[in-house]
Amino acid sequence: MSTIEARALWKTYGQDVVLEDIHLRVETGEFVTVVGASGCGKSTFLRMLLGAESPSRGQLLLDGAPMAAEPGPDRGVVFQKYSVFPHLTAIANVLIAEEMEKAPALGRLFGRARQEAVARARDMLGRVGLADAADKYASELSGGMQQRLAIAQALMKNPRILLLDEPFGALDPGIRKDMHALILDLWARSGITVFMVTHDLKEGFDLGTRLLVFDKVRHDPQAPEAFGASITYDLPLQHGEARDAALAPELREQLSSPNRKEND
Ligand SMILES: Nc1ncnc2c1ncn2[C@@H]1O[C@H](COP(=O)(O)OP(=O)(O)OP(=O)(O)O)[C@@H](O)[C@H]1O
Repeated sequence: MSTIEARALWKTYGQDVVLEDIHLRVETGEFVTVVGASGCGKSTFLRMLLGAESPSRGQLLLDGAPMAAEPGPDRGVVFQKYSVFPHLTAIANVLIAEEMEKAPALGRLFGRARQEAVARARDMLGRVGLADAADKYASELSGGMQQRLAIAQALMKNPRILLLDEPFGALDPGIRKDMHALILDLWARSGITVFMVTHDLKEGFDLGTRLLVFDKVRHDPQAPEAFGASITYDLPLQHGEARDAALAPELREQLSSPNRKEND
């Protein structure tokens, strides 16, 4: 079991408090969905889990030890867009992380090491339904296929934690449904811990085993940057069960109001 723990975690940019006093404990294999109004700090939280941002105060722990302060193979990430290299083929996109790690000077593996890596990459492409697209350039793939590729890329290093930042936000509803089935299948088979930011409350309820709502508890209308968001709801969910229908409207209202920026 590995446990991710946030203890009194804060993130500030200058005077701007984005997140304040986050407390959280997540066990291996949980599928944590994260919702909250635009600009409340969901992506910032994910970037801290990735190691791309460091906490301003407090601690972020993995199995009781501080999480590595830079992205590493134990964490895979998929963004809404631009996760894949458009000018590389699908298989090259999946291979690239491994090649850069194992052959940093040349960025290319040779001989048996390459054969093994290619076999694993093909297997991974098969798992995300892209077996027939291995030799296509990423730029030739549809939006849904590119996100499948991004997921394959993120999973290639067998990460313990998968971070998804609005991965399906730009996809059509029908494609999103397919992607939901895919991600649930991959998650169920791998036992990986997933954190997924979404703007879609239904998606959060449908996919998560646990739903976190980020929101500001304190507000100063004269100084909106003075207070940050924290976790205001932490809901355990059961896949396939009726959702907290009574709570949903209240959450919906919360998500559409306090932190929303003028320009959103
Ligand atoms: N590198 C940075 N420097 C300064 N401010 C930043 C930086 N990154 C994020 N912020 C600010 O932190 C706040 C939270 O941003 P973040 O992207 O985490 O919100 P979010 O909840 O993911 O928003 P959205 O739902 O719109 O994607 C915003 O006010 C943003 O301007």
